[in-house]
Amino acid sequence: MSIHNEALKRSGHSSGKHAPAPHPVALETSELTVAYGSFLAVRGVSLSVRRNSIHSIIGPNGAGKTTLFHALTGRVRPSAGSIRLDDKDISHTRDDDRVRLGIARSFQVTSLFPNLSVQENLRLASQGRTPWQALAPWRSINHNKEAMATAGEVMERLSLTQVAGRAAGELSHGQQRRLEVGMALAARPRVILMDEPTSGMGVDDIEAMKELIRSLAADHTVIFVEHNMGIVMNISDTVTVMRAGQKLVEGTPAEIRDDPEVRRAYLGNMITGDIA
Ligand SMILES: Nc1ncnc2c1ncn2[C@@H]1O[C@H](COP(=O)(O)OP(=O)(O)OP(=O)(O)O)[C@@H](O)[C@H]1O
Repeated sequence: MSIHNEALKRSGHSSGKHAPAPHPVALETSELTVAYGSFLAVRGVSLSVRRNSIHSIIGPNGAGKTTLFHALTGRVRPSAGSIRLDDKDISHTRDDDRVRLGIARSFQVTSLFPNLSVQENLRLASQGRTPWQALAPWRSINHNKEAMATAGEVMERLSLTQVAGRAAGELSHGQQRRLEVGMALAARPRVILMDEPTSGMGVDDIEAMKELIRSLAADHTVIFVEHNMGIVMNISDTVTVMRAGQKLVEGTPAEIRDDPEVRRAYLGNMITGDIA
């Protein structure tokens, strides 16, 4: 079965299901525009991200990928257009409220607390779901217990249980990148956003991250910005290619790889990688 079909199955679109299907689109933007002063970094981008799919955003340097990503997380405000999560308009919802509604982003390594243990990092990330809990964790023993349970589940899922007590700053690069994903998972999102999840990784760590992203799609919608075409072509259900702030093309990895416009945008030399 192709990955495309797997995503349809994961999102409840296979013919054998009887339960009412949830809204098939997890996240949607309509004519989204982001301006830095008079410069439009994102220009009228409309995206439709299917539930439980793996959707990557690629494009040459300066294409607007990071800005689009920041608009989805709430770090920058759109100047026009809209963003909908599960059919709810979140275009002007604050970033921490978006986390509460179910969107979390994978934190950068710099957001980890290097002197705190893996478990403590995850406990704090879990409590950050409601700001008052993060600020006053002593207020509720039950919430603390819940946070510890979440930290335990996340460590198990990310194969970090063995290093639960180790300071985050002492982990290998690959473990730190997994912990970043864990910080997002600890908020129990439905949609998870990742900014270059494999950057700076060696071959073995890339393979582990690839498997992790694949496994996340069983119960999450995954959106990621990535330069590594190998991973993009191998695990994505849908690829959106951006250029000069606009959506150039969107399709399956095979469609993208064979698209002449995309080859031109990349000067013909970057769209490689195995397609699953
Ligand atoms: N804070 C900012 N103020 C002004 N211009 C910005 C700002 N951030 C980004 N830009 C500009 O917006 C455009 C898109 O940048 P963005 O970082 O979103 O692209 P990108 O596709 O993520 O690039 P890269 O792959 O190099 O990270 C670029 O021309 C960039 O110089």
